[in-house]
Amino acid sequence: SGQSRPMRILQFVQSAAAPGDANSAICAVDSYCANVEWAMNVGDKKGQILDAVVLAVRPRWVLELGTYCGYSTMRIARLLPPGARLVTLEMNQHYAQVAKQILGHAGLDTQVDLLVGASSALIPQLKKKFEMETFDLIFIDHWKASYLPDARLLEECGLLAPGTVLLADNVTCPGAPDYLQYVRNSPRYRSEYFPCQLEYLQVEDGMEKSVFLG
Ligand SMILES: C[C@H](C[C@H]1O[C@@H](n2cnc3c(N)ncnc32)[C@H](O)[C@@H]1O)NC(=O)c1cc(-c2ccc(F)cc2)cc(O)c1O
Ligand SMILES: [Mg+2]
Repeated sequence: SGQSRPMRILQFVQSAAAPGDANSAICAVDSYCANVEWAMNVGDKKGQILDAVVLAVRPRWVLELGTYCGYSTMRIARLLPPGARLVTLEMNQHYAQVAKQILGHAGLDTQVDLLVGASSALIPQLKKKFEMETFDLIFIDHWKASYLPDARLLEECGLLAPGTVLLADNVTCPGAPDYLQYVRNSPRYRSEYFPCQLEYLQVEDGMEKSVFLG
C-alpha cells in the first residue's frame, strides 16, 4: 500500500507513533526502515552523532540541506533550545509534503520552516526571508555533488560566521570527495571525520564536521 516509499513511511509513523511524541516518531521510522524497507534517512547510529553536535552547538539558527522524509529534521528540531529555528530545504515536492506531515505528527512543525526548491536557488534568499545573519549549524545531506558548490555559495552569501559548524552526511558512502578535499585542505575550516556505518546497513560511512574559521 502507499504509492511511494515516503508515503509508506508516513503511514507507518501515523499508525505506530504517539502523536506529539518526537522520539516515538523517530523510532517508528528507524523500525520501519531497518525491518521493512531501507530508506535514505541518516538513521540512528549517525543520528546519535548528529544529536551530539546539536547539543554541543546549542544553535539559534540551523539549516538543513535535503529534508527527504524529515527524519533528521525531527532529530535536530527536538533538541533545539526555545526560540531556535530550523530551516530545511527539499527540492522534491512529494518528499516535502510527506515530511511536513511527519513533522506535524511529531509535534515539531512550529520550530521548522520547510522550503520547497533547489538549495542553490533558495540559499541566496534566506537572510532576507528570515531576517537573520548567519547560521550556527548546517546539516548537509542532499545531492552529494552539491555539497561543495553549496558550501561555497553559503560562504559567498555571508551565511557562515566564525564558529559555524557544517556537518555533512555520507562523506564516505555514497561519498563527497571534492567536498572532503576542500574542507580538509582549506585554511578556512577545521575539519574532523566521524567514522560510522551507513543507515540500517553494515556498510562503512562517515560524517565530516567542519568548523568555519572566517
Ligand atoms: C539526496 C538525498 C536526500 C534528499 O535531498 C534532496 N535534494 C537533492 N538535491 C537537493 C537540492 N539541491 N536542494 C534541495 N534538496 C535536494 C532529495 O530530493 C532527497 O530528498 N540523499 C541521498 O541521495 C542519500 C543516498 C544514500 C545512499 C547510500 C547508498 C546507496 F547505495 C544509495 C543511496 C544515503 C544517504 O544517506 C543519502 O542522504
Ligand atoms: Mg544522508
